[in-house]
Amino acid sequence: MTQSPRAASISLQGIQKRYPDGTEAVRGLSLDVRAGELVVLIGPSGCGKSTVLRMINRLIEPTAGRITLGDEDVTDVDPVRLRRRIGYVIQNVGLFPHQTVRANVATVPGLLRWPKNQTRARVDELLDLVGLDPAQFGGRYPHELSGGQRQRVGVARALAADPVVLLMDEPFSAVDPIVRARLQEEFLRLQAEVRKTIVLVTHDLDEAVRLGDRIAVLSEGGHLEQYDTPAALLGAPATPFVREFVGADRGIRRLAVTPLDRESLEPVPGDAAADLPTVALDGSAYDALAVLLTSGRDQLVVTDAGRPVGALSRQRLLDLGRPTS
Ligand SMILES: Nc1ncnc2c1ncn2[C@@H]1O[C@H](COP(=O)(O)OP(=O)(O)OP(=O)(O)O)[C@@H](O)[C@H]1O
Repeated sequence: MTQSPRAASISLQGIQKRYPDGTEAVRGLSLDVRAGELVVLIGPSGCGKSTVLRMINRLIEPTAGRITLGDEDVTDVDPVRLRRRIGYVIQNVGLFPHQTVRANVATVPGLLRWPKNQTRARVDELLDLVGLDPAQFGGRYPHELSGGQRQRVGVARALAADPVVLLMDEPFSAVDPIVRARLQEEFLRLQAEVRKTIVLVTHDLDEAVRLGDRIAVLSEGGHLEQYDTPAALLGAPATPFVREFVGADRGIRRLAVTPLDRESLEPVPGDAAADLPTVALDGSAYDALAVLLTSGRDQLVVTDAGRPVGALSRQRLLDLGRPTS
């Protein structure tokens, strides 16, 4: 996968935010996000997630600390210009109701005075990319779309001017769980293509685990409890706060992010193999458990391109999900 040169790293260094009424929303957070990485901020309500996100595009000015995008200190950049380089997607999308889908997606290219034909081509490309046929949807108004379609338009609009960073605040929480799961899946495919640096805020641990390259768990005051990959977070919570936050079912969640690598497999049992249920090697330990539960068997065969490459017993699978601390 090639990394887009149009993605910038983000570095937060000791950022603080005290609101005028004295509320200390963020007391000193340092966090680095690599270019092209998708980082999820998660934590209880009021811990400062949205405040952190909005400090990155300077919708909120930090009281102290430094934020850099690539080599550039964001406080040195005019905030309006800065926001044109940073896509921002929020829960209820905020599409302009009296503008068509095309006009909505073209907002930032319009501000940047791109030539009309370049904008038009870019808008159609983006609508395609988010799974909306430009011919069918381009001329519609937001109220003529479903919630999931509006969300896709919001993502297309945020990506329109090829931003170096995408900030997303609860982007999928306004739609029902089924649409949400589909949007998440599509979004991962989209990210594999565009490889933007993304900071996404959510309340939903499953969403964090599914989407995040790394997850930052915050507690009150924007205190960073742990910053790790989903598997490491679920496997070894660093603090009692994180342990409680990820919950007793973290073993099950961990299975979903545990690949079936060849080293963890057992030998294929000679004669019995033909009889056993199978799961593909590119699935997760969670998929394997689902196959075992559905089939009622104690063992399954793992296949690669249809060929058996190993086996997994129920016990072995349970061991894969067992946290290490
Ligand atoms: N404009 C403001 N003035 C004063 N306090 C504020 C302001 N905006 C947010 N806060 C407070 O700052 C803290 C952090 O708020 P923030 O919205 O960043 O949290 P959050 O983690 O995003 O919450 P949620 O998950 O509920 O959206 C909260 O205590 C909130 O009440």
